[in-house]
Amino acid sequence: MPPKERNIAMMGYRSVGKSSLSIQFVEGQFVDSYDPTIENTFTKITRVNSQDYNIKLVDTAGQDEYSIFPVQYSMDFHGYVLVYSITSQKSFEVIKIIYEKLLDVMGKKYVPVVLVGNKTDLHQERTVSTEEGKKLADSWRAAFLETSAKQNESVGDIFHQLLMLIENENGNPPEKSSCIVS
Ligand SMILES: Nc1nc2c(ncn2[C@@H]2O[C@H](COP(=O)(O)OP(=O)(O)OP(=O)(O)O)[C@@H](O)[C@H]2O)c(=O)[nH]1
Repeated sequence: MPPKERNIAMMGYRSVGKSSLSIQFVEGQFVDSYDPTIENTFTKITRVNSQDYNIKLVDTAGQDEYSIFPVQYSMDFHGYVLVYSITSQKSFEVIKIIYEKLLDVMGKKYVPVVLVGNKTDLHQERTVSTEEGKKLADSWRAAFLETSAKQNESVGDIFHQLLMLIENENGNPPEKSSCIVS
């Protein structure tokens, strides 16, 4: 089967780890320095259930509650990774606003989304509970994961789950067996 092209955008408040998750997924490394992103595009080929996907991953600039949703991210994207930090209640509030704006701009009631609570390695600084994250994702019919870009925990799963949600949206429920992400 020919590879499928999938365009994915990473969105969320500043400093939640969007770039770190992208770099961990694409390059398999964690960079500890903080360099605010304007916009970065990564590409990666990944295989899930014997299907190759050419992923174009767009790492967007951090947004806050006042940002106007950048309209360029509402077109030609198949799915979204919405990231907050489990150490920042503010980032959790902002992700709700970003999600509302996303649906509004797209004029849709449903968009394939994985909600990600990042920085689980900083568990002593946690201010957003797993239950809160899960509840929010359920209300969106989104997938939910807690991750650590630093420890490479559940990072590949983000993209695996999003690719499956996109397949479902396209009317192709995937086979449950042989789930391999590389
Ligand atoms: N401990 C820990 N630190 C992390 C993790 N992910 C990111 N960081 C750190 O958090 C800071 C911000 O990470 P970035 O990946 O640049 O965050 P971003 O969301 O892309 O930030 P903007 O470009 O401002 O939107 C950096 O210092 C990272 O090293 C994580 O899982 N654990």
